[in-house]
Amino acid sequence: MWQESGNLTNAFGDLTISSNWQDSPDCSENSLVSQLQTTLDLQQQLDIFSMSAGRVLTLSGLTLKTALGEFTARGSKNGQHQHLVTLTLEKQVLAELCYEAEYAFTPLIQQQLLLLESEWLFALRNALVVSRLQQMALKDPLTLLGNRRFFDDSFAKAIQLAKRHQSPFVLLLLDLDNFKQVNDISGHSVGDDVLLKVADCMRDTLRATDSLFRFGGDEFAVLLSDSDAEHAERVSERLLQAIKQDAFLAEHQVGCSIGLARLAPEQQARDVFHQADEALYQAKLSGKGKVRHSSLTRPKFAEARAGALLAAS
Ligand SMILES: Nc1nc2c(ncn2[C@@H]2O[C@H](COP(=O)(O)OP(=O)(O)OP(=O)(O)O)[C@@H](O)[C@H]2O)c(=O)[nH]1
Repeated sequence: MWQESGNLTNAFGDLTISSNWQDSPDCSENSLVSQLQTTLDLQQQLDIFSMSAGRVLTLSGLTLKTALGEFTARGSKNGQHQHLVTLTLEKQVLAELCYEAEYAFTPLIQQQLLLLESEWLFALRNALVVSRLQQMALKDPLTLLGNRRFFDDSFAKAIQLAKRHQSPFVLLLLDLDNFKQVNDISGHSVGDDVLLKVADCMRDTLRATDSLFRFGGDEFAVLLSDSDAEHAERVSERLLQAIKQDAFLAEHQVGCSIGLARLAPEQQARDVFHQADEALYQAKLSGKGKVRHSSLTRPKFAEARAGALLAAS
């Protein structure tokens, strides 16, 4: 590993690590290099690195910005001074590191940090490769939403959490209406554009905390943690409207149907899924463009409405 050569760039410009650099890092058991090599998790590596950087100066915060997302060291807060570094290895930009402190980053401090950064480069590159592979395995390549595998995992965890905290949970399954005709009339690539547009509409409509997935084909799922059925119904109506009002989707006469199911006590993930699926089927049967609840999910006000209708008839 240490046979390779590395580059760091910072405010001073490029620092080329010398050919005998492989001899210089301290690889003893408790060294920074050894600690970083114990994990391929980016957050954990950042936390380990921030402990070492904290011995150079008292840090207020440390953030790592990568193409895979932003990570913040545990306990970080804003500082009066910032120091931004681009971490580069073999001419490849790996990440940006943003230090925050109450004290100025003097040239001496920057130089000391630079040496520490050099000890992180290879472990960081390995962690980035692994994270990228993990993301690829869990994402739908077209829309970049979570895929079915990621859904199964997240769904099971969300149900466990909801049960543990006795908090409400709703699963929402969405299937596009008349999507097949887009492929048939306008071609597969326009069909792909429609799927991308739907994914955008859903992202724009939902909260950042709502988990959003595409199963493949024209089926999507949303995990609404901490949501009761009434909230889920409002979210579903907003989704219907967002998709209905989009000009591109309207041009291709694409709408959507939605099935909802709430987690009830004693239920397992597969029960909730089957109920949402059944509700979706009912939404399709009732003429598409509709939201349907599983009978167990029906919120109180919908029950009251149904009761009032029955009484009036
Ligand atoms: N463009 C595109 N089409 C896909 C993709 N994956 C699946 N499909 C197509 O999606 C269509 C889904 O079929 P259906 O759900 O039966 O079509 P639909 O017209 O929406 O049917 P209803 O739900 O009854 O309205 C099929 O024609 C698949 O070939 C994809 O990644 N891109």
